[in-house]
Amino acid sequence: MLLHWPLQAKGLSSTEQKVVTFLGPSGSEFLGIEFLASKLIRIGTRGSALALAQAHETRSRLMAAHDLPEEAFEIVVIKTSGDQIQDRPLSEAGGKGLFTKEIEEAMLDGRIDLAVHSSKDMPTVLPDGLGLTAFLPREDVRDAFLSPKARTLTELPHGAVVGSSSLRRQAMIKRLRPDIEVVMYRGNLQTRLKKLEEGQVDATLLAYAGLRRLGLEEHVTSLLDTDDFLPAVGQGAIGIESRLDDAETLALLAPIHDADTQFRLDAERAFLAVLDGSCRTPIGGLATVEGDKLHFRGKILKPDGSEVHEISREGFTSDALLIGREAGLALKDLAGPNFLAG
Ligand SMILES: NCc1[nH]cc(CCC(=O)O)c1CC(=O)O
Repeated sequence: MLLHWPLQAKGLSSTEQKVVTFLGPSGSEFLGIEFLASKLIRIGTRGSALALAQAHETRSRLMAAHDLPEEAFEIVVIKTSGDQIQDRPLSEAGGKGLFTKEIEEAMLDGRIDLAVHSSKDMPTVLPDGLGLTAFLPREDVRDAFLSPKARTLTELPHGAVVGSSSLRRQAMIKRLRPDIEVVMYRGNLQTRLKKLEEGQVDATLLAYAGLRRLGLEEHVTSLLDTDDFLPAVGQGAIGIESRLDDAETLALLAPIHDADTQFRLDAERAFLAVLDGSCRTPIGGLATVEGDKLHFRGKILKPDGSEVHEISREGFTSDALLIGREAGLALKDLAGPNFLAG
């Protein structure tokens, strides 16, 4: 039985818990600890339009799952160092942790209860005491091609200029089209679309998931096939981070968690963790799930696309972490000792 918000708030302390049956996303029932929301649930997020859209989606799912009103939540916008660096690629400025550090500090200080992230931007190692404790059902993982000049990447004129600051996209573009010039391209999604419109570049590649979450899919010219364009690890998956010892928040998140997305992310992040030594290496990795089977594909490239190594592995979803890790080790072997170093 689930109580409703104003009743719950009356006379119940936030530490009171009760075992109840939750209705899962596919109609499955499972036992959990009912979240007795007598305090505000504080959701930490970055302030970009995409980050806010993801925080709002998370809040909506929590409201629906627990029959809570919007007022039960506070969205706490946190500026991260990554948001302040606009002049150079993030891989040079210090990598992925730049988008999470200040948010994680807020969580460890108890200023927020959970944080909503693009899994793609999350480091593989999180601070002690914190974890990615829930994943929303994953969006379309593909990269989108956007251009007023051509329908697809292959149809772009010789010597065209493509804007992208992602090492992976740069290398994959050069692999397919060595004649194309790839230029640095940062800023939020709206800024990038404006630069494209103004003709500063002939085309750009962006995650389809992000464009969809912002309702900007009408700008998409075509979608890239995952065979050529293996997505980044975690692309399209919203991950929720919380304190591992915060049972109340874990119970709150349980009914909005998607198990298949977790399996896929477990494999992909385990793969990345093995190869992560250098964040200067273009890496793609994608796991898919069918029933209790998981299929994983991984790829590393030289930044100029001149060399590529690929791996694929299959197994049971319950072995997701092992499959990803094993694929990473095997790919490292394939590429040889000098590949990741230089
Ligand atoms: N690196 C920025 C970033 N982080 C997550 C997304 C898109 C949303 C997602 O992959 O979940 C984007 C933009 C992009 O790559 O186009």
